[in-house]
Amino acid sequence: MSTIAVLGAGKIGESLLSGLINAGYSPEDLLFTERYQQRADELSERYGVRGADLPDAVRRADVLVVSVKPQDIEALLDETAEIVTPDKLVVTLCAGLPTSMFERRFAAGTPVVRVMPNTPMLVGEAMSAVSGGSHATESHLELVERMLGSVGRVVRVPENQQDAVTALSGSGPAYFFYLVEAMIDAGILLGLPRAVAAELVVQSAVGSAAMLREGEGHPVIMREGVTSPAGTTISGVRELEKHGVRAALIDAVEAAHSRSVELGAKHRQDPGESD
Ligand SMILES: NC(=O)C1=CN([C@@H]2O[C@H](COP(=O)(O)OP(=O)(O)OC[C@H]3O[C@@H](n4cnc5c(N)ncnc54)[C@H](O)[C@@H]3O)[C@@H](O)[C@H]2O)C=CC1
Ligand SMILES: O=C(O)[C@@H]1CCC=N1
Repeated sequence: MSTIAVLGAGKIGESLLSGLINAGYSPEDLLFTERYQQRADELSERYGVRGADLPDAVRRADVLVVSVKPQDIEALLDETAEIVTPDKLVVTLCAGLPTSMFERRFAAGTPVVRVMPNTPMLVGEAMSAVSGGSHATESHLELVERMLGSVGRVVRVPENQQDAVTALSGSGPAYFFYLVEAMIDAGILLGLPRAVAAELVVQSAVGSAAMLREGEGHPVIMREGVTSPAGTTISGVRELEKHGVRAALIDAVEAAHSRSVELGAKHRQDPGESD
């Protein structure tokens, strides 16, 4: 079993630690680094995983999972560039950042795999997409796919699709949560107690997700199944269309894509460098 170090144990780093432990990984095989001591103590207590300083984590782990904000990457690279050796596997979860940026900063030949996961990893339901950098072999990719496969589903994509993945499934849970929030508000407006409204909406979301996953049909067919002639649903659908909700969602995902591209832009050697 490889030892995995999560470098930067914030929201997604914690989701990974928690997901791996739930999937049967031993806390002994996991490490994390965290710049805030209070946060580190909290995580050690919650999961029984050891916190370490960066040099120690890099020395002890086989797999280094980089999960700091893109804005904090330079400081992390400054601290690790000299100590990461090509026998380590670097896995980056950072939105926008190309594998080429890590390859330039680490020792020649260091394998890098770029991953875009999402927070449902916390409950074993992540959607992750993986792409290998230029020194990542098939066995590196398989190792990462096994790791992420234990906390959800995994697809392999060319790296130049990662900004689109980031916009769709990386950020996607936020859009579902937003929708749920808005529907609960609608229940409140109609006079339902908050707890009842929440239960109605959340279970409807879970049930719809299960139908989408298990059903053979297209979402349009499933929506038609709810939409009776002269019934209630079509009155609601007409409002969604009037308010341009479909276009708003497309615009939202497109804006998230642009931001992912922008986050990576300054880390490309020249503006034309592709992922
Ligand atoms: N939150 C999400 O849903 C997703 C986030 N990501 C990516 O994961 C990365 C982290 O995002 P979040 O977890 O949301 O951010 P976050 O801010 O919750 O976590 C980052 C953590 O890294 C720590 N940190 C920063 N610099 C450090 C250093 N030099 N050494 C040790 N610890 C350090 C911070 O204290 C913080 O706890 C980002 O690059 C983001 O693009 C990817 C997929 C989904
Ligand atoms: O909002 C963000 O930048 C990160 C990346 C994908 C989800 N959260």
